[in-house]
Amino acid sequence: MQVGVYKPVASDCHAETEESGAEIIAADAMNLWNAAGNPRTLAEVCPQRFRAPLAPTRAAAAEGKTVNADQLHRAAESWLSGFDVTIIEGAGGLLSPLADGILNLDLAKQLAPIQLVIVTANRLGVIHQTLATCAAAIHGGMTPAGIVLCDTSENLDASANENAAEISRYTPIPILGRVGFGSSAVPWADRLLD
Ligand SMILES: Nc1ncnc2c1ncn2[C@@H]1O[C@H](COP(=O)(O)OP(=O)(O)OP(=O)(O)O)[C@@H](O)[C@H]1O
Ligand SMILES: C[C@H](N)[C@@H](CCCCCC(=O)O)NC(=O)O
Repeated sequence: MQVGVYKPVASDCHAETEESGAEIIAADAMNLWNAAGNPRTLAEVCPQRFRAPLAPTRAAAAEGKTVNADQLHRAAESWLSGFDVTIIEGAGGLLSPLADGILNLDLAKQLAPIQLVIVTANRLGVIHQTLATCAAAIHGGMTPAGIVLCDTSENLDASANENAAEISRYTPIPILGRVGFGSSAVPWADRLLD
């Protein structure tokens, strides 16, 4: 199976060397690219990159630029049509802006029919964050296909083993699985393809 990966726009990007003029890189894009076996080029995985650790719209503005909204969409279509499966990672949350007037949710809707998967950090607060994100998606006309909980620390808080069950009490959206801290593979990955 050919897997494509795309990060429409990234902020908080850095050059790997101090050399002046060195390309800035998005860590998320590098992780996606390596995980997928390096499809196309890293620049195509994330064509629009900005330095400031801000929402992409503000990070672009800090460089006197704007995020190109047409390119967000055009490049996504190219990945989606060229691969069996393409994973598109947003920036920030579902209602965070990607380009002026365009939230992650708006891009997802433009690309429909795609499957929306909500990935959340498995720690105290995740019940609200997950349910609020699901509610926002449904309100916006896109029911998520599933939820993934990520352990983002080796020191889990007391909620970590209960969050999945607790979230399931309040939404019918399935929890596809949990990713252990530092895991590079999960046995339930094929659930993402259903
Ligand atoms: N299962 C995991 N094990 C180890 N680290 C993890 C795990 N899941 C997430 N992380 C780490 O948590 C941090 C946040 O992850 P990620 O960048 O995917 O978050 P995000 O919510 O998509 O953020 P944003 O889109 O705003 O950049 C990253 O540094 C990532 O390496
Ligand atoms: C800097 C972060 N890591 C992220 C941008 C997060 C913006 C959040 C904005 C908000 O919702 O308030 N950038 C990115 O995913 O490329």
